[in-house]
Amino acid sequence: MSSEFVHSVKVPRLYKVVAKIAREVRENGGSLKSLLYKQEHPNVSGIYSLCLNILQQEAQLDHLISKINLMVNEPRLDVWLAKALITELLWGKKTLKSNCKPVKTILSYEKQLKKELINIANEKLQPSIKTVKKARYVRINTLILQLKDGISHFQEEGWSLLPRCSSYKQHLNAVKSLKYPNFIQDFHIPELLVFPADTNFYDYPGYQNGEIILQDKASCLPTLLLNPRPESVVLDMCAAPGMKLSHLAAIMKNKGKVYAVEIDQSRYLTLCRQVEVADASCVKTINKDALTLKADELPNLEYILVDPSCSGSGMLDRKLIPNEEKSTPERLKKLQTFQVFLLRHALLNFPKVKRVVYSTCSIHPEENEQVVDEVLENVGNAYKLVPVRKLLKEDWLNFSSKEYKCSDNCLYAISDVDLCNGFFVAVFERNFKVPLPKYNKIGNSTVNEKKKGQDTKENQRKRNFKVPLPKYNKIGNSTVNEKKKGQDTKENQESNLKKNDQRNRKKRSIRKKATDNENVSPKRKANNKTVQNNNYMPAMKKRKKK
Ligand SMILES: C[S@@+](CC[C@H](N)C(=O)[O-])C[C@H]1O[C@@H](n2cnc3c(N)ncnc32)[C@H](O)[C@@H]1O
Repeated sequence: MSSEFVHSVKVPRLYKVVAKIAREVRENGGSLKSLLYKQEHPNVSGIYSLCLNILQQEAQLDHLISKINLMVNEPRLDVWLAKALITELLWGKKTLKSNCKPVKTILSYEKQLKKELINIANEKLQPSIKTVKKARYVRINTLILQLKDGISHFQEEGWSLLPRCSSYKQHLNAVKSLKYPNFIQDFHIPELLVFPADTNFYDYPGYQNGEIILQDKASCLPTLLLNPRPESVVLDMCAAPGMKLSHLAAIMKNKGKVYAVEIDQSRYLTLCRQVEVADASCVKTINKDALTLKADELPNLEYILVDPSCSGSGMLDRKLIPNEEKSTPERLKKLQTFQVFLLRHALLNFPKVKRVVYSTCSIHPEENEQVVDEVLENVGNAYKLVPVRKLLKEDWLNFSSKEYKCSDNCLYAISDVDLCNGFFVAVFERNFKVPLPKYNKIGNSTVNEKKKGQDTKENQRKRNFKVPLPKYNKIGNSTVNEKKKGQDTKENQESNLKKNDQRNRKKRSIRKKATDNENVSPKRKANNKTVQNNNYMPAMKKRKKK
C-alpha cells in the first residue's frame, strides 16, 4: 500500500476534531468536556460519543493497530485519526463514508480488523473499562414538535410504546428490561421518552433540527422541580451548554423570559447555538460572571436555577474515561467554596425571587448537603428547603442524608437505581414574611458564626460579599484568592473593596463593549455558521404550529 497521502479529498471535520480531542485527553490530561466545547462544532454529542468510545476501547484499539501492523505499514497516518476511524467502523456507525485517503486506508484493513476483533474476544482481552448501562433518554422538544407527533414518529419507524406505569418502582423495572422495539414515556417527565440503552439517535434528523434533545433524565430533574409558570422571569446562572435552559423554555412554552448566563466564551457560543437550534425564543443569553449580576439588571425575576461547575462524579460517562480528573479532597473543597458563593448570591441578592433550585451532577456530599447546610445558615428563615419527596408525590427513592441539617429534603439520583446519571437537587422557597438578611456588610453576623475566630481565607471572602470570586475558572488551582495573603484587618478589607470596585468598573466597561454586540445580534453571531453547516435535515414530522 502506498505511503503517500494525497489530500485531494478532505478528511471529514468530525473525525479530525475527534482525533484532536482524544489525543489531548490522553496525552495532555485534558478534560473531555472542556475540550469539546472549545471546538465550536455543531455535532457536540456525536463528537462526545465517538471520543468516549475511543477512550473506552483504547486497549483493544492499541491491540488491533499493533496486530495489523498499521503504523508500520502506514507511517504517515495519524494514529489518533486511525483510532477515530477504526472506532467508527467497528463500534460506531460500522461504516465510513468518505473518499479521503485515511478512510480508504482504514477500509482496506477492514477484513483484517474484524478478524482480529474476533480473536480479541476469544482471547478474552479485558475491555479498558467496564461498561455501565443506562437507558437512552430522548426529550421531545415541545417548542418545535408536539409530544404526540414525536411519539407517532417513533411508532412509524417501528418502535412500540409501552403503557405508562402506575408507580415509580414499576417504571424502573420496565426500563430495566426495555428491549427493541419497545420504548416508554418517563414516569416523571412525560415529554422524555426512554429507549433501550444501546439505541443511538445522534444521526436522527430530528436531533439535528432540535426536535429531539438527547438529555439524560437526571438533567431534567432540576427544571422539573423549579417548574416556572409560563410568563414568569427566570435566571439560569450557569447555562452552557443549555440543556436545562431549553427544557425551561419548553416548560414555559416560550412565554416570559429566561436569562441565560455563562461566563466561559467558548461554552457561551455553544449555548447560543443550542438556544437557536432548540428555538428557545424566550431566552436572552448573557456572557458574564453570574456573581456580578445585580437584581436591577433582571427586573421581576422570580425563579433561579443554580447549576454550577462541579466534579461531575455522578456522570456515568465520566466514570468510563480512564485517568480523568479525580475528585480529590482539595478539588472538592475548592469547588464547594465556589458553589456556596454562587448559591448564596442567588438566595441573598434577588429580593423578589420566590424559588431557587440548586443542582449538581455530583454524588459527593461536599458539593451537595454541605453546600446546602452552609447556605441555610446564612439565609435564616428567609428561605425554607422544600421536601422534594412531597413535590414528587412520594414517588422517588433516594434523598439527601439525615446526618445533615438539610436532612432528607433534597433529591439524589443514583445511577444503579434510577437508571440515569447521579444527580443532586435542592429546592429553596422564599418566605416573604421574613426579610432577607443583610448580606453585603463587612463583618456580617449572618455568615458562618461557627467559624468566628478562625480567620481563614475562606471566611474573609465570606464576610465580603461585594467582592466577586477572583478568576472563577481557576478554581481547582492555586490562583484562587492568592492575593489576600496577610492580615485581614478592617483597613485591608476596605482597601480591597475599593480596589475591587475599580477593577470591576474597568472590567464592566470592557465587557460592555464585548457584550454590546450580544444586544445587536445575540444568536446570529454564534449560529449563522452552525446553521449553514448543519445542512438542515428534513424535519421528523409536522412542526408545531405557532
Ligand atoms: C454544570 S455546567 C451547567 C450545565 C447547564 N446548566 C446545562 O444544563 O446544560 C456549569 C457551567 O457554569 C459555567 N460557570 C462557571 N462559573 C460561572 C460563573 N461565575 N458565572 C456564570 N457561569 C459560570 C461553566 O462555564 C459551565 O458552563
